[in-house]
Amino acid sequence: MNSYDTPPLPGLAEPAPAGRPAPDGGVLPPLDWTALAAELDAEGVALTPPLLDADQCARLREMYDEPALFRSTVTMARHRFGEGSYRYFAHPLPEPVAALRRELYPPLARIANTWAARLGEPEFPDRHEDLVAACAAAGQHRPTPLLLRYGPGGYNCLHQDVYGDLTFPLQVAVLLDRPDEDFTGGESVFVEQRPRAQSRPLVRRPVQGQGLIFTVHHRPVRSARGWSRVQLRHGVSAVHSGRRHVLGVIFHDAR
Ligand SMILES: O=C(O)CCC(=O)C(=O)O
Ligand SMILES: [Fe+2]
Repeated sequence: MNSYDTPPLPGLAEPAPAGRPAPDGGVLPPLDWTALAAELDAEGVALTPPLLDADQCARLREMYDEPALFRSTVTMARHRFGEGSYRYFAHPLPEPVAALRRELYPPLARIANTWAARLGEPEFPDRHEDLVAACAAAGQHRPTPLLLRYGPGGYNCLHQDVYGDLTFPLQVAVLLDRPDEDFTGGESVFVEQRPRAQSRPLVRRPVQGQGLIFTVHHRPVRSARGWSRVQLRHGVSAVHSGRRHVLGVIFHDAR
């Protein structure tokens, strides 16, 4: 247990408007990781500026109907996970999915390692390819990025995306449709469970292309005796009309 603070991340200070190309040939606009880390520490959930433009969102939505891109499809009602369906991408991950996973990972690993130090947990590698290798060594070989589709009445029960022993503690969901235009309802819902306290609900309403970064399983929160683990589950409230698509970027692979 210690009292590390999240270190500032040089060169990532200025948020960019949507759609501006990344300066280094990547897909990501520069993000204010100091502010995002503070928000994640405080809430367990943080919204980024738009990561993808409308054309990129439209292209990703179309991919849902290209079965060759996916390794499996889940009809949520069959498992009582909710109402709607999702598809896990197969290797090789298409762009911009692969780039998002690769580029979002290093700054998220800085945050994850601050959390790991606070909780006395093992640290994560700096580069995503090394996390993928560690997953493979733990028997987790299958890619986890996914596309979700919900129609009217669609919803997603509260859950945690744990796919084996190796769990990277942060994930990102990118909304691909325009709320109140392409669909209504369908809010992003989170429930935080603190030790010996009643559960705290959080609701976020991203706009198209925004990334919602959130805790996969638990995060450290200060307590009287140092740091304690606070659990988070996520889900989606009912879609009332239209269709809602999301790109889910989970960084650990699955068994
Ligand atoms: O549809 C959503 O917003 C939630 C998606 C989800 O469960 C995930 O990305 O892991
Ligand atoms: Fe999920």
